[in-house]
Amino acid sequence: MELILASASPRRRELLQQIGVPHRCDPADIDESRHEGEPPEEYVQRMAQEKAAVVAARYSGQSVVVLAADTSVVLDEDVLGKPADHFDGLGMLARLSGRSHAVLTAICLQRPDGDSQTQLVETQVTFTSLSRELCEAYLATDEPWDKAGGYGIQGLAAAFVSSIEGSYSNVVGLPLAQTWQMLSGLGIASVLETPGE
Ligand SMILES: Cc1cn([C@H]2C[C@H](O)[C@@H](COP(=O)(O)OP(=O)(O)OP(=O)(O)O)O2)c(=O)[nH]c1=O
Repeated sequence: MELILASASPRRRELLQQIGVPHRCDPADIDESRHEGEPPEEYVQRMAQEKAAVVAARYSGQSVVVLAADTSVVLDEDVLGKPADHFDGLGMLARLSGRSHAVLTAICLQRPDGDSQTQLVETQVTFTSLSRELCEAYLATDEPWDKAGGYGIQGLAAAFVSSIEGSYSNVVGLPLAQTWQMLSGLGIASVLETPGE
């Protein structure tokens, strides 16, 4: 059974490669707006499910599994997505400075015949205090723009992270232990195992 990664994120591709799971990429393009009053946990799960469903519909009748994910930074019940512009990015970094926030990633596995399963994984990340100058310097790099919360823990922003509780790969966009467990349950093999064993 072939695995389709419904993602345009280079991080998700690299993370899946890291654990030796063969896959093909077929990105989903969906409306990512949040419903009025929608709790962050429900929002990220709905996003992952919608990405998976859109791509699964392209493979009707085929023996594939579609994997989709959505990552959001959550602070005071607000969802911080990708910064829209410099001002937005500056506001996000100022809010994250000196505090802990949650990074939520939902993963969804969908078969074209309709079966699907979703899992939500949470990681707590604590930032050191960031000066205005530091935020400006970071925003002058190309790192913040395609990332939830306007930072990348795998890049320069690692310097801002004083502690993390939970899965690191979850922050980068795909919680690997949980993903691997779900894939194994469906018989999708990595280089670490052979189907049927
Ligand atoms: C917090 C954080 C997020 N991110 C990234 C992971 C996700 O790619 C992105 C959140 O946006 P998503 O909407 O989850 O994903 P995406 O638009 O990049 O890709 P696709 O929907 O096609 O799968 O932020 C990091 O790379 N590092 C970090 O430290």
